[in-house]
Amino acid sequence: MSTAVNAPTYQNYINGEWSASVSGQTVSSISPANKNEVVGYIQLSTPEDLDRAVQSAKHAQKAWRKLAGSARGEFLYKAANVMEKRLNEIAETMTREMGKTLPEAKGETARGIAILRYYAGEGMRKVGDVIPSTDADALMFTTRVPLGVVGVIAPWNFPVAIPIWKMAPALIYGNSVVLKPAQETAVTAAKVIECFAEAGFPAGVINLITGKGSVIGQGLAEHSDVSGITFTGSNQVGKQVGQACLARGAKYQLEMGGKNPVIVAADADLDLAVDGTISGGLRSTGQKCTATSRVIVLSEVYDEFREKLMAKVRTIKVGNGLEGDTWMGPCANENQLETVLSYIQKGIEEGAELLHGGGRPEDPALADGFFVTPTVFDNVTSSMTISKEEIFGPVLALIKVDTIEQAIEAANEVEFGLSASIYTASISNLLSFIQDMDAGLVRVNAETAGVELQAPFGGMKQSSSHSREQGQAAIEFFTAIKTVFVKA
Ligand SMILES: NC(=O)C1=CN([C@@H]2O[C@H](COP(=O)(O)OP(=O)(O)OC[C@H]3O[C@@H](n4cnc5c(N)ncnc54)[C@H](OP(=O)(O)O)[C@@H]3O)[C@@H](O)[C@H]2O)C=CC1
Ligand SMILES: O=C(O)CCC(=O)C(=O)O
Repeated sequence: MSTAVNAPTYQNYINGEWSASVSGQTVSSISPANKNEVVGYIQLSTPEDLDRAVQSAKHAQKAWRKLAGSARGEFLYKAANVMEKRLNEIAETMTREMGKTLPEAKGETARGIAILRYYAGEGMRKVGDVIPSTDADALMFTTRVPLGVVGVIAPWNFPVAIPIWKMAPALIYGNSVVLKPAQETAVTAAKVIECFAEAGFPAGVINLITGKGSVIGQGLAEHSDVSGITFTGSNQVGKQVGQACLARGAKYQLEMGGKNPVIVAADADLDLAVDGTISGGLRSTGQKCTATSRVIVLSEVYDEFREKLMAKVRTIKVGNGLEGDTWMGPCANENQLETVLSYIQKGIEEGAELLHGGGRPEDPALADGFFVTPTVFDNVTSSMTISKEEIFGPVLALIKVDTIEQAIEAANEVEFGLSASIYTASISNLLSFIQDMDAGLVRVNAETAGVELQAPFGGMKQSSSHSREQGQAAIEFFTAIKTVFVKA
């Protein structure tokens, strides 16, 4: 039965005001745990709405960039404080709208707050260097200027953290922002923007516009008054966005897929490796670009590792993320569920041995949600589709190798290079791994997922446009360097 009757409608936030789209149309955002539950209605915006958002951002940026960094930081601190008061409500909305469990959603919301505070402090840190000139009477130094209007195109898998780790640095360095969230999580995004609105940001500095990616996302990438686009999502769309920006000389930053390996060495603490594999691969239903997907295990410990892994995977409780005993929620949308099921089918067809899961749960109470069981494949080889393409679901592929060299070679044998981890007690193994693994994030005795907000984040190969987000690295994208030469 539909529970749409009382679901609220959320508006765009443009020039400091909440307003409906000129289209007069809305679309529903539903719960992946029960497709009959509408979490809210969002605006189906038009290019005209988008242009209004961009023009308001362009106008507001002129005064915003003139504020002292510390003054801009004060607004971010205020937004963090408002969000902290609303943490439970925002996290619950995230769980209802996207499916991850409530503790995960609370953790992510807390992370969003911490990111805001981190970048608030950035407003008081150095932005340039003094460089000795060859002219003894001159002073030469660098400073940084904002890009102008920044378009943020965000995915649904981290509906709070990703928009914030893009918006907070954009704002602190003096840019204004137009946020286009994924449609699946636009209600959560509206609640985040409510916090910014309550913090009293000047009108137009931050704008929210919801609608189709092909209209609003593409429109942002092509808009001549948008100076930079920061995007996280699929490789296909990311490349389209990059090309649109390149064609008109705008700056762009793309964070895309991963096919992240964990290597389990013969001397690994197997219990730790099992926990890291399960957490890295199956938390958030495997829907992280940093999720563990390939588990490359040395032959000496393969059987023992597999046994320990299976003992724990069998205990995983799939269900509605709002329920206390649920360990794993649903896929975030129907497309994602279909994608995961089709990769599982391919795995079976290509000869991998299905050890666990592989379909939808039998519990009739879960029939209206996009649930899938945690899935483990044995005897996977590097040439199989499930060990090459991003699945973005709770599917682990076990691959057996005989040496650490073979393990690293197999780990590198994909188009992606976002995150990778190794479990080992050997210094020589971990040094080889750190040196030879082609990934932007290499982690030792820790799972592939879980990035720290103060450290650079991004991938190699097809995983990103080669820039880095978060930490102090963010300044490289959200500002341009100006070299100043002064002679009396
Ligand atoms: N790196 C990561 O963290 C993520 C990776 N993915 C990968 O992508 C796959 C597909 O997920 P999906 O949600 O379809 O990802 P998309 O790349 O389609 O979506 C990401 C964002 O881009 C927007 N968008 C869609 N089309 C365009 C366009 N033509 N121009 C500009 N923006 C656009 C989307 O809007 P809208 O909501 O309207 O579609 C959304 O805001 C997943 O299975 C996974 O493999 C997905 C999400 C995150
Ligand atoms: O692992 C994380 O915490 C971040 C993952 C991420 O950035 C993503 O999935 O897009």
